[in-house]
Amino acid sequence: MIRLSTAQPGFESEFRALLDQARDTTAQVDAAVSSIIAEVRKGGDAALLDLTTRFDRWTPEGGAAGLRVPSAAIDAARARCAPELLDALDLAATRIERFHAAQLPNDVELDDPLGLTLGLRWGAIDAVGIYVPGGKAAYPSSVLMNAIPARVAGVQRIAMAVPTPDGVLNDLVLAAAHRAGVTEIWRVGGAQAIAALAWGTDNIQPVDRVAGPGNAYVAEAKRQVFGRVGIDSIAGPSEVVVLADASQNPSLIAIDLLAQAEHDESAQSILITTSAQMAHAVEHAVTEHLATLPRAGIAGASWEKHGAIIVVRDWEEGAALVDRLAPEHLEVMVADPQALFARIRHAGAAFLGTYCPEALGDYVAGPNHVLPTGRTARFASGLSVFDFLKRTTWIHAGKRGLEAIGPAAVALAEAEGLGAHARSVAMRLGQGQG
Ligand SMILES: NC(=O)c1ccc[n+]([C@@H]2O[C@H](COP(=O)([O-])OP(=O)(O)OC[C@H]3O[C@@H](n4cnc5c(N)ncnc54)[C@H](O)[C@@H]3O)[C@@H](O)[C@H]2O)c1
Ligand SMILES: N[C@H](CO)Cc1c[nH]c[nH+]1
Ligand SMILES: [Zn+2]
Repeated sequence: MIRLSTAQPGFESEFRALLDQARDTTAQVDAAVSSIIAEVRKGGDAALLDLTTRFDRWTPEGGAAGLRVPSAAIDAARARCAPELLDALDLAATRIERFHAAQLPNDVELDDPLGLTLGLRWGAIDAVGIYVPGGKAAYPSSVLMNAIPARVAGVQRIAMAVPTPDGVLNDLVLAAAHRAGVTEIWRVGGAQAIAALAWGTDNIQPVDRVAGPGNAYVAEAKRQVFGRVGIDSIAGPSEVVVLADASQNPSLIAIDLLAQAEHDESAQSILITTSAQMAHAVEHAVTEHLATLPRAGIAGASWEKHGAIIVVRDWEEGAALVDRLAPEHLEVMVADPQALFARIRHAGAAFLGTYCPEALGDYVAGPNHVLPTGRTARFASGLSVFDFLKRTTWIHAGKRGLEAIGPAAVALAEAEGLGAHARSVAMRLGQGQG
């Protein structure tokens, strides 16, 4: 964990080092991922089986067809889930559905005074692959966050990939897939899952877009298959920045920092505070919590390697640092959170006020928890229905419209030296078709 203060000389270079911390991808991860993708492209299902044995330590009986979860297994898994858990899942799903349905955009149709009609039509992507992480923990919540926006957008085929380390399938993951409308489930993880969804194998039909969060290997694989398929954002190892003033409870801040740290040794948790006293108290509270947390090994390693506490002179400085970090999650725990949030432009998702821990958003609030990491919130957004929709624009021109704007098109086409372009308009003008 590093301790910084904007009042200290040398702050800028230490802060830049923090910004450049290579958590999402390294040359080693890049190389491992490109070799895995090449293996899957060449070897298809056989390579998937090999890689699953190597990384997830199990091999399905009956070959690659055994990677697909049969519907009977989904029904049996749901029957084993505790009713209170299914109720919690249903509450989360209903809230996520409502928030994402509210995002559905309208088509555009514009009658132009020159006699043309111009339009923009939204349509769903045919087939999407959703990645649900599962290496160090199972994520039923990520099933809902991925699949519900796809279903709300109208996607017909939702192929889910999830690793099942040591051959263990999580019942609640399957129940969530059923609730969310996933149409097929494949027990593959990591870069090999992303490669299979993008390129296809004998058993797995390729999809048009791959979405979802995962570790550094998954994030890098999405980066590498982009172009072959669409991707959502780079949603890699989790991050949080907490802004807290002196009035807050340090123990709450500490547990919120550790709530991200416990996802992955590569996660990053940063406190920015105007109070040096608060900085000390939070550091102490982190140690206290770590003594009793079940995933203290992962959380402690992440805090040690990537944690930071930064003391700022005022919130103007604090807001500027947040914009440079562009964190996945931002918690604003100050007297007037809305006012401070209004001064910040770059964050994947914001959680405002003492009573709004980030974990509410992870599970049940409604907005998506699949969010851009590694400073990509400067230009990317969290998963939404827009990731599963695409736009087609259309133009309808009649004779009057063609006559009004056609001559300008002819002039511009001639200026570009594109004779067929110019003639295709000029002939219609001359013949008066339309
Ligand atoms: N940004 C978001 O929206 C978001 C949401 C949820 C979770 N997350 C992140 O998802 C991640 C989940 O990570 P996880 O590891 O638990 O599960 P995961 O499913 O992402 O990764 C597991 C897979 O990683 C691959 N792998 C592991 N070690 C490898 C190696 N040395 N070489 C090649 N491949 C290897 C294996 O194929 C394995 O199946 C965490 O980083 C968490 O922070 C992010
Ligand atoms: N915080 C994670 C996104 O970075 C999402 C998640 C799922 N379950 C718990 N948390
Ligand atoms: Zn989380």
